[in-house]
Amino acid sequence: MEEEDDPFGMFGEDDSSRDSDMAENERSRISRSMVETANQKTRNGNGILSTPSKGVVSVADTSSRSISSVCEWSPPWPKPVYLGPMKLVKSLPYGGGRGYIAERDLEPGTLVLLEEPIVAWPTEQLGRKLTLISVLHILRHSNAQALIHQLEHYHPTKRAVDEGNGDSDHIQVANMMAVLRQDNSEKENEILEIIQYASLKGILNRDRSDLSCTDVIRLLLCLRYNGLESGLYLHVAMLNHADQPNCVKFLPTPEKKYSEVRTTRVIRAREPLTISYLPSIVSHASRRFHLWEQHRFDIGANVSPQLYEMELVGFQLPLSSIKELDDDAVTSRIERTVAEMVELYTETSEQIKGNPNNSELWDSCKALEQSSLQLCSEALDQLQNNHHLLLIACLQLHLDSCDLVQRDPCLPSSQRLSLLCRLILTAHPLLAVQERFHGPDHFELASTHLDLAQALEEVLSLSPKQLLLLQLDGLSSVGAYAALEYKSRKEFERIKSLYPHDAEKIAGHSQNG
Ligand SMILES: C[S@@+](CC[C@H](N)C(=O)[O-])C[C@H]1O[C@@H](n2cnc3c(N)ncnc32)[C@H](O)[C@@H]1O
Repeated sequence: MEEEDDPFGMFGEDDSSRDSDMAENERSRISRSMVETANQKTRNGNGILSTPSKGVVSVADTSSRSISSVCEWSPPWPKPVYLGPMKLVKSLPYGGGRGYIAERDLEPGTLVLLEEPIVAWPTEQLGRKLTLISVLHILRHSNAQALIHQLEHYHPTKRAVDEGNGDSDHIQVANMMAVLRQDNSEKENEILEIIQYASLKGILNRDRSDLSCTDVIRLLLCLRYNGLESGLYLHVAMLNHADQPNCVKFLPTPEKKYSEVRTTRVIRAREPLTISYLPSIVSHASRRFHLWEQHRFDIGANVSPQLYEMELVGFQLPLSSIKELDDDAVTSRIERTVAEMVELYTETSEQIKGNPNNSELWDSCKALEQSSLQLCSEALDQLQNNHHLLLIACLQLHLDSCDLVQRDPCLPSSQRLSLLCRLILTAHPLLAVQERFHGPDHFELASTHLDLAQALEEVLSLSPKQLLLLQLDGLSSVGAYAALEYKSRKEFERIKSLYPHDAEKIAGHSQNG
């Protein structure tokens, strides 16, 4: 549900002409075996798809339409570090009605929220599932009493739990409470200890009653619906999910204790502001299953017209269900392979940071680059759709691997040149799918534009004729590639200027004033 900060991290390293010591054979052996593993994973299964089931209605139409009736809601919470041009309403057609809408037309990159978590999770909690221990973290907080009162307004509110006896409005809450009760049925002692701890600290509900077992389970449910990786937020937790969100949330950093939310598209006045609750771009079937699992809302069997073409496998929309995810579906296999390879990429790039002269590590990077390239072509083959949104993940992985390999100080210049050509062949289609999915102003396009421009610049200066062999989209002259380089660099600069690093300044102003 959260994004990394610093979207404009960039690199630049000198070329080096020293030949690598590693025998070519060994490199291609590693590469072949990684490629084979990637292929196996995407190939298995018959890939037979069926049409969506009829009669399932989407409950979450989060398409970017301005809402007509606005009923404002003022939460009884302290103001965040900065609250931009948006307001809370309780008249949305989804998400229990509550959420933020734009107060006026907003440009992409507009800062809308700076907020410190009300509870920042301790290190041992980071990256872990939020459990009963997390409830205890809240109770241990120096401001625990106020927090418990504030959390009563979270989804689901205390009232929704206490009075919701399964009526149609609260059936989802009642079901989820039953699931959590069942999941924690063997943890009665832990729950009792939490209740005793609260009582010892004199922590009461707003109606001055002692916390009960139901309250502990409700708090757990609040965490499940509202808790983020880095902590608990009041205002951020009011942002609803959209499959193609118009905002992004950046994680706090050691220097910057608050989380930052910015728009990523042009947003019209009264349009709901949304983020994605999922950590990466996945297929409709995965989104539907995971959003139901975690948040108990169903995005339905249908896909928005904007996303429809990006979800087709061949000419069909794959089946989806809230109950299960088909592990053998083409999309699931590609998602699994990407996830495993991204993990490998992250590990390898971390190791390289500590051992920049280790030639074996560089060889693993080269193998990863080859296997991710192979994954792109396998995915394209299997998805039979060169606009499919999963190509974003595959192409991005290949681009990142190229970026990594480029940093090898011993990369021979001939290898560097072919690497740059492969990078260009990946960055170009990646920009097309990214733009289709995110719109033209999303910060993620900026780094792709920069990668493309830098690679084109280098090949133009080293061996411009190489570019003519690429046969990119009808680009038939060196001049045309030079024009593409110029356009990409300009786009990088344009998008970068939309996202200024001004949060600290704005935070300073709003705290002083
Ligand atoms: C972090 S809260 C968002 C704020 C919520 N609207 C509220 O009033 O507290 C997350 C919950 O909002 C609801 N929600 C968010 N986005 C939704 C969407 N697109 N469709 C349906 N429900 C949504 C789900 O119940 C989810 O568990």
